[in-house]
Amino acid sequence: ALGPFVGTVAKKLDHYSQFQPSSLSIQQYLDFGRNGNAASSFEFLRKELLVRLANIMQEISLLPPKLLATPSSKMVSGCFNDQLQVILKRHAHVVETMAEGLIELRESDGVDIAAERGIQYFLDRFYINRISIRMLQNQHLVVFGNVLPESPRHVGCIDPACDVESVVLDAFENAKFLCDRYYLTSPMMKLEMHNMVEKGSPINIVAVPSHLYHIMFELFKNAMRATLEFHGVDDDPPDIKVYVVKGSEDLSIKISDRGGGVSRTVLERLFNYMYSTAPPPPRDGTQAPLAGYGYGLPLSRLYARYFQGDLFLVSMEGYGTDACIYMKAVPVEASEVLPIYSTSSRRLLTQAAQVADWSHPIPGQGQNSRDPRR
Ligand SMILES: O=S(=O)(c1ccc(O)cc1O)N1Cc2ccccc2C1
Repeated sequence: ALGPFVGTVAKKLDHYSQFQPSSLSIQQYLDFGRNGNAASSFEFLRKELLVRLANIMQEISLLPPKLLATPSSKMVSGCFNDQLQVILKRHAHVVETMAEGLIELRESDGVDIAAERGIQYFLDRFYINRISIRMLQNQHLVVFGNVLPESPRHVGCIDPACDVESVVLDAFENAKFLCDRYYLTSPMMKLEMHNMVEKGSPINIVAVPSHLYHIMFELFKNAMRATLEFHGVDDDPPDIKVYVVKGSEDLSIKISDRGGGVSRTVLERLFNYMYSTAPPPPRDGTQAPLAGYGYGLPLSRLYARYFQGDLFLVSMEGYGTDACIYMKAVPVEASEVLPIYSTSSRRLLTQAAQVADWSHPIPGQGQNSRDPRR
């Protein structure tokens, strides 16, 4: 009975994966949210969601067979296959399910370097694709559905005048709450705001506050934990210094801690899904509250990259770490960065282990780096 059904899904997959995803700028989301209508939104969504899903689904089948064989990732691709049109609501736990898949794979028979690079390349694309699909879905539901926006000023989940300082303060206060509860103390924040475009005015940008909050909350948790574990909780811990600068093109935020830092080889692992996938700590309130699946940094970097921003860590082992976030200050330049299924992504995923092109791999550059841009 499933035969013809699976056949039609496979045909749908091939059909929709031939279209390139359409990248929208945050300005376009804003304009459409203000002047668009539900019918045209639905028309766009109905096709675009399928195009974005089909593009990444084609890549799932190219993953190392060992990963596809794990029960968890079969479930992910399984629920993709059976109901393309309605699976979105069921995907709330796909991050955790993929993490379980990686743990099963690592515990089963480990992964060779080529497979690990392929998985890194794929998961960055898989998760940014997921961020983009949930963005489309949320915009439609908040603007045209009955999901309430954060404030009357918001257009969907976008704040046309996002006050960066208030998001930074919110994230700091919430990270401080967790830190105080666990370490009974927390470092202070020294915050400097530099608006180099509208001198002396508050720093506002068109942004998705929940994305910026997610990033800042993660970085503050890391900085607080590093500071207290390096300096101990007895004497006064050094401040965490935060700089927010609005330039003509970039909105930059730097979080500087004196948490002892890490070496370049350790730093590279912080963004690696294979290394950083830790089994979820038992939520019994005993473990450090600042730990999660370990996906905080890779996912935070994807939220920064989603609208053409980025996230870098610069660490000085023995002293501390600077976390730098860049976002587009001009909304028409903040276009979605979307994975495109193509011969090059197919080649990058299925390519065998590369012949060495350096005598010693350079940490952080990734020998024969899968993504030429990184
Ligand atoms: O690697 S880090 O330098 C580090 C990484 C990211 C970041 O945002 C801030 C940081 O400081 N750092 C994280 C961490 C956690 C527990 C104990 C010691 C450390 C050191």
